[in-house]
Amino acid sequence: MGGGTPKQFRDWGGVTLLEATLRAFLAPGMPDLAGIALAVPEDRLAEVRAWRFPVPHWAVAGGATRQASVALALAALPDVPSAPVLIHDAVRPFPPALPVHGALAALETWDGAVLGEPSTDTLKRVDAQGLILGTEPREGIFRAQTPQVARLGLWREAFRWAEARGFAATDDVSLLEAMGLRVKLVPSPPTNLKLTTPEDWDRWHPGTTGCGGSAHSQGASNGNQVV
Ligand SMILES: C[C@](O)(CO)[C@H](O)COP(=O)(O)O
Repeated sequence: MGGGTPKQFRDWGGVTLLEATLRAFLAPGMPDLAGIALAVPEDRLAEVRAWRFPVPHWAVAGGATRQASVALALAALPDVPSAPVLIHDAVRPFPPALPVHGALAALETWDGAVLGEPSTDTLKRVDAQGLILGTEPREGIFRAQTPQVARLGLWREAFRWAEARGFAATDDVSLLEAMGLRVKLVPSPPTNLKLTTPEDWDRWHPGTTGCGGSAHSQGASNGNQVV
């Protein structure tokens, strides 16, 4: 997104994007949250701690990586090992209610769950020069989204497990997968997008006429992480 204010602290319809994402999780139809832990840049801690939500929130300074930030946020939560915890990207402001409920329900059967959208593109594997090495079958291929869900005790064990082995991943359920646990993929719409580039921002900002407004008003949700 270039320099300047980190994107999760830029204006998103009158509040920061991070607050907008949190409000989307607190909207009617979403699961009841008991509390929220936020990993944010250290110089934003005071501001974030002053925010008011209908549920308690705890803000911690993030770490050097996504994985370190999530581990720090998990450590800030009250110690209830059986509590389901949703780990979410601050820059996915359109979390879809039904898949989120589905992911929580999946914990009755599986160790973890993750929202994801089926890949509709043909997938090419390339070498360092960009030359195609092969075409991957797209059947059964999903693009992982957030939230990613497991019980607090298991999340903490997985992050300790990964740290002890130097195992690094780009999402959270990868840790559960690496431990040999069973993670359910819950289909989710592409509107649960991650605002990554300036083009994403321009297209989906609430002030934008067109598709952006539509996904926003349907309530359909990095830098920092929310758990
Ligand atoms: C967790 C995630 O959103 C799944 O697609 C993604 O891996 C986050 O990547 P980022 O580089 O931390 O934004």
